[in-house]
Amino acid sequence: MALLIISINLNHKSSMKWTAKTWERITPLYEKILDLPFNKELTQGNLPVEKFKFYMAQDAYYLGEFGKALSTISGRMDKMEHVLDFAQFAAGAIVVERALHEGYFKTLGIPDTIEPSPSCLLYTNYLLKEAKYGDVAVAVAAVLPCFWIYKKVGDHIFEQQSEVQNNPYKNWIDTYAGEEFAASVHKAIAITDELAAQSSSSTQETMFKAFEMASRLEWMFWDSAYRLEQWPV
Ligand SMILES: Cc1ncc(C[n+]2csc(CCO)c2C)c(N)n1
Repeated sequence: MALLIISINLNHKSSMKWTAKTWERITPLYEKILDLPFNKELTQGNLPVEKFKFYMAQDAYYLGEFGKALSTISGRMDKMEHVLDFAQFAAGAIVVERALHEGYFKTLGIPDTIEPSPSCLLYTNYLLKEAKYGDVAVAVAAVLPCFWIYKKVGDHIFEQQSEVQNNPYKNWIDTYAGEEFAASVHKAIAITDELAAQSSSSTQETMFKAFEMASRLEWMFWDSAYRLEQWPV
Protein backbone atom coordinates (compact mmCIF):
# COMPACT_ATOMS: atom_id res chain seq x y z
CA MET A 1 0.00 0.00 0.00
CA ALA A 2 2.76 2.43 1.00
CA LEU A 3 4.66 1.56 -2.18
CA LEU A 4 1.57 2.22 -4.25
CA ILE A 5 1.12 5.67 -2.69
CA ILE A 6 4.79 6.52 -3.28
CA SER A 7 4.53 5.50 -6.93
CA ILE A 8 1.33 7.53 -7.43
CA ASN A 9 3.13 10.54 -5.91
CA LEU A 10 6.14 10.09 -8.18
CA ASN A 11 3.89 9.93 -11.23
CA HIS A 12 2.13 13.05 -10.05
CA LYS A 13 5.46 14.93 -9.82
CA SER A 14 6.65 13.88 -13.25
CA SER A 15 3.34 14.85 -14.88
CA MET A 16 3.45 18.31 -13.31
CA LYS A 17 4.32 21.13 -15.66
CA TRP A 18 7.81 22.64 -15.40
CA THR A 19 6.43 25.95 -14.11
CA ALA A 20 4.35 24.23 -11.37
CA LYS A 21 7.37 22.22 -10.16
CA THR A 22 9.56 25.33 -10.32
CA TRP A 23 7.11 27.45 -8.32
CA GLU A 24 7.06 24.78 -5.59
CA ARG A 25 10.87 24.88 -5.38
CA ILE A 26 11.02 28.68 -5.39
CA THR A 27 8.31 29.31 -2.77
CA PRO A 28 10.70 29.97 0.20
CA LEU A 29 12.52 32.62 -1.87
CA TYR A 30 9.20 34.14 -2.98
CA GLU A 31 8.14 34.43 0.68
CA LYS A 32 11.41 36.23 1.47
CA ILE A 33 10.51 38.75 -1.26
CA LEU A 34 7.10 39.40 0.35
CA ASP A 35 8.91 39.97 3.68
CA LEU A 36 11.29 42.61 2.30
CA PRO A 37 10.93 45.98 4.09
CA PHE A 38 10.63 47.70 0.69
CA ASN A 39 7.49 45.73 -0.14
CA LYS A 40 6.04 45.89 3.38
CA GLU A 41 6.44 49.68 3.56
CA LEU A 42 5.20 50.16 -0.03
CA THR A 43 2.03 48.28 0.97
CA GLN A 44 1.60 50.39 4.11
CA GLY A 45 2.35 53.61 2.24
CA ASN A 46 5.18 54.56 4.65
CA LEU A 47 8.12 53.80 2.33
CA PRO A 48 10.44 56.88 2.39
CA VAL A 49 10.07 58.70 -0.93
CA GLU A 50 13.87 58.71 -1.47
CA LYS A 51 13.78 54.91 -1.62
CA PHE A 52 10.86 54.92 -4.05
CA LYS A 53 12.65 57.46 -6.27
CA PHE A 54 15.81 55.36 -6.25
CA TYR A 55 13.76 52.30 -7.19
CA MET A 56 11.92 54.13 -10.00
CA ALA A 57 15.15 55.39 -11.57
CA GLN A 58 16.76 51.95 -11.40
CA ASP A 59 13.59 50.34 -12.76
CA ALA A 60 13.60 52.65 -15.79
CA TYR A 61 17.16 51.51 -16.55
CA TYR A 62 16.15 47.89 -15.91
CA LEU A 63 13.12 48.09 -18.25
CA GLY A 64 15.18 49.45 -21.15
CA GLU A 65 17.71 46.59 -20.86
CA PHE A 66 14.96 44.06 -20.20
CA GLY A 67 13.27 45.21 -23.44
CA LYS A 68 16.52 44.52 -25.33
CA ALA A 69 16.80 41.05 -23.76
CA LEU A 70 13.20 40.24 -24.80
CA SER A 71 13.87 41.44 -28.37
CA THR A 72 16.95 39.23 -28.55
CA ILE A 73 14.91 36.22 -27.38
CA SER A 74 12.20 37.10 -29.92
CA GLY A 75 14.72 36.81 -32.77
CA ARG A 76 15.90 33.40 -31.54
CA MET A 77 12.46 31.77 -31.38
CA ASP A 78 11.52 29.01 -33.86
CA LYS A 79 7.76 29.50 -33.92
CA MET A 80 6.49 32.70 -35.57
CA GLU A 81 3.86 33.02 -32.85
CA HIS A 82 6.60 33.11 -30.21
CA VAL A 83 8.62 35.65 -32.23
CA LEU A 84 5.56 37.89 -32.13
CA ASP A 85 4.81 37.24 -28.43
CA PHE A 86 8.34 38.20 -27.34
CA ALA A 87 8.37 41.22 -29.66
CA GLN A 88 5.15 42.34 -27.94
CA PHE A 89 6.65 41.73 -24.46
CA ALA A 90 9.66 43.84 -25.51
CA ALA A 91 7.40 46.63 -26.74
CA GLY A 92 5.45 46.40 -23.44
CA ALA A 93 8.63 46.87 -21.36
CA ILE A 94 9.69 49.92 -23.40
CA VAL A 95 6.19 51.43 -23.23
CA VAL A 96 6.28 51.09 -19.39
CA GLU A 97 9.77 52.65 -19.38
CA ARG A 98 8.50 55.61 -21.44
CA ALA A 99 5.47 55.99 -19.16
CA LEU A 100 7.75 56.18 -16.10
CA HIS A 101 9.72 58.99 -17.73
CA GLU A 102 6.56 60.88 -18.65
CA GLY A 103 4.87 60.33 -15.28
CA TYR A 104 6.82 59.58 -12.08
CA PHE A 105 10.11 61.02 -13.39
CA LYS A 106 8.53 64.44 -13.86
CA THR A 107 6.54 64.47 -10.61
CA LEU A 108 9.39 63.10 -8.47
CA GLY A 109 12.12 65.11 -10.21
CA ILE A 110 14.31 62.17 -11.27
CA PRO A 111 17.15 63.13 -13.68
CA ASP A 112 16.96 61.67 -17.23
CA THR A 113 20.30 59.88 -17.27
CA ILE A 114 20.56 56.95 -14.89
CA GLU A 115 23.70 55.20 -13.68
CA PRO A 116 22.74 51.61 -12.82
CA SER A 117 23.41 50.43 -9.25
CA PRO A 118 25.57 47.28 -8.77
CA SER A 119 22.53 45.02 -8.28
CA CYS A 120 20.64 46.53 -11.21
CA LEU A 121 23.64 46.11 -13.52
CA LEU A 122 24.16 42.55 -12.28
CA TYR A 123 20.54 41.66 -13.01
CA THR A 124 20.28 43.29 -16.47
CA ASN A 125 23.64 41.94 -17.61
CA TYR A 126 22.69 38.46 -16.43
CA LEU A 127 19.48 38.59 -18.50
CA LEU A 128 21.25 39.98 -21.57
CA LYS A 129 23.90 37.26 -21.32
CA GLU A 130 21.31 34.46 -21.13
CA ALA A 131 19.22 36.05 -23.92
CA LYS A 132 22.19 36.10 -26.29
CA TYR A 133 24.25 33.05 -25.32
CA GLY A 134 22.05 30.67 -23.32
CA ASP A 135 19.89 27.89 -24.71
CA VAL A 136 16.71 29.73 -25.77
CA ALA A 137 14.57 27.70 -23.32
CA VAL A 138 16.98 28.72 -20.53
CA ALA A 139 16.81 32.37 -21.64
CA VAL A 140 13.00 32.23 -21.44
CA ALA A 141 13.21 30.69 -17.94
CA ALA A 142 15.56 33.53 -16.91
CA VAL A 143 13.08 36.27 -17.91
CA LEU A 144 10.02 34.50 -16.45
CA PRO A 145 10.45 35.65 -12.78
CA CYS A 146 10.25 39.23 -13.97
CA PHE A 147 6.71 38.51 -15.17
CA TRP A 148 5.55 35.92 -12.66
CA ILE A 149 7.08 37.14 -9.39
CA TYR A 150 5.93 40.69 -10.19
CA LYS A 151 2.40 39.48 -10.81
CA LYS A 152 2.35 37.49 -7.54
CA VAL A 153 3.93 40.30 -5.50
CA GLY A 154 1.70 42.88 -7.23
CA ASP A 155 -1.48 40.89 -6.43
CA HIS A 156 -0.35 40.32 -2.84
CA ILE A 157 0.37 44.01 -2.24
CA PHE A 158 -2.88 44.97 -3.98
CA GLU A 159 -4.94 42.71 -1.67
CA GLN A 160 -3.15 43.92 1.49
CA GLN A 161 -3.38 47.61 0.76
CA SER A 162 -7.19 47.65 0.66
CA GLU A 163 -6.98 48.36 4.40
CA VAL A 164 -4.63 51.32 3.91
CA GLN A 165 -6.05 54.82 3.35
CA ASN A 166 -4.44 57.30 0.91
CA ASN A 167 -1.42 55.20 -0.01
CA PRO A 168 0.83 57.57 -2.06
CA TYR A 169 2.03 54.54 -4.04
CA LYS A 170 -1.45 53.41 -5.10
CA ASN A 171 -0.99 54.30 -8.80
CA TRP A 172 2.13 52.21 -9.07
CA ILE A 173 0.54 49.29 -7.20
CA ASP A 174 -2.48 49.35 -9.55
CA THR A 175 -0.36 48.94 -12.71
CA TYR A 176 0.83 45.47 -11.69
CA ALA A 177 -2.57 44.22 -10.58
CA GLY A 178 -4.06 45.03 -14.03
CA GLU A 179 -5.74 42.56 -16.45
CA GLU A 180 -3.44 43.34 -19.37
CA PHE A 181 -0.36 42.43 -17.37
CA ALA A 182 -2.06 39.21 -16.18
CA ALA A 183 -2.55 38.11 -19.83
CA SER A 184 1.18 38.62 -20.58
CA VAL A 185 2.13 36.59 -17.51
CA HIS A 186 -0.12 33.67 -18.55
CA LYS A 187 1.36 33.72 -22.04
CA ALA A 188 4.95 33.78 -20.72
CA ILE A 189 4.19 30.81 -18.41
CA ALA A 190 2.58 28.80 -21.25
CA ILE A 191 5.52 29.43 -23.62
CA THR A 192 8.01 28.38 -20.92
CA ASP A 193 6.11 25.11 -20.35
CA GLU A 194 5.98 24.45 -24.10
CA LEU A 195 9.77 24.89 -24.43
CA ALA A 196 10.45 22.87 -21.26
CA ALA A 197 8.38 19.97 -22.61
CA GLN A 198 10.67 19.85 -25.68
CA SER A 199 13.86 20.02 -23.56
CA SER A 200 15.97 17.26 -21.99
CA SER A 201 15.83 16.82 -18.20
CA SER A 202 19.30 18.33 -17.88
CA THR A 203 18.20 21.45 -19.83
CA GLN A 204 15.09 21.58 -17.64
CA GLU A 205 17.36 21.69 -14.58
CA THR A 206 19.46 24.46 -16.18
CA MET A 207 16.17 26.31 -16.78
CA PHE A 208 15.40 25.94 -13.07
CA LYS A 209 18.83 27.35 -12.15
CA ALA A 210 18.19 30.35 -14.41
CA PHE A 211 14.75 30.93 -12.91
CA GLU A 212 16.22 30.69 -9.41
CA MET A 213 19.04 33.11 -10.23
CA ALA A 214 16.65 35.68 -11.69
CA SER A 215 14.35 35.33 -8.65
CA ARG A 216 17.32 35.94 -6.36
CA LEU A 217 18.18 39.01 -8.44
CA GLU A 218 14.58 40.26 -8.07
CA TRP A 219 15.06 40.02 -4.28
CA MET A 220 18.37 41.91 -4.56
CA PHE A 221 16.80 44.60 -6.77
CA TRP A 222 14.20 45.52 -4.11
CA ASP A 223 16.68 45.16 -1.28
CA SER A 224 19.26 47.38 -3.05
CA ALA A 225 16.64 50.11 -3.55
CA TYR A 226 15.80 50.00 0.16
CA ARG A 227 19.50 50.37 1.02
CA LEU A 228 20.01 53.09 -1.65
CA GLU A 229 22.86 50.93 -2.87
CA GLN A 230 25.98 52.76 -4.10
CA TRP A 231 29.17 51.63 -5.82
CA PRO A 232 31.82 51.08 -3.09
CA VAL A 233 34.46 52.96 -5.12
C1 LIG B 1 13.06 44.72 -11.50
C2 LIG B 1 11.75 44.50 -12.20
N1 LIG B 1 11.33 43.26 -12.41
C3 LIG B 1 10.16 43.04 -13.03
C4 LIG B 1 9.37 44.08 -13.48
C5 LIG B 1 8.03 43.80 -14.12
N2 LIG B 1 7.89 44.05 -15.55
C6 LIG B 1 8.18 45.21 -16.11
S1 LIG B 1 7.91 45.21 -17.81
C7 LIG B 1 7.39 43.66 -17.81
C8 LIG B 1 6.92 43.00 -19.06
C9 LIG B 1 6.15 43.88 -19.98
O1 LIG B 1 5.93 43.30 -21.22
C10 LIG B 1 7.42 43.18 -16.52
C11 LIG B 1 6.98 41.85 -16.22
C12 LIG B 1 9.84 45.38 -13.22
N3 LIG B 1 9.13 46.48 -13.57
N4 LIG B 1 11.03 45.57 -12.59
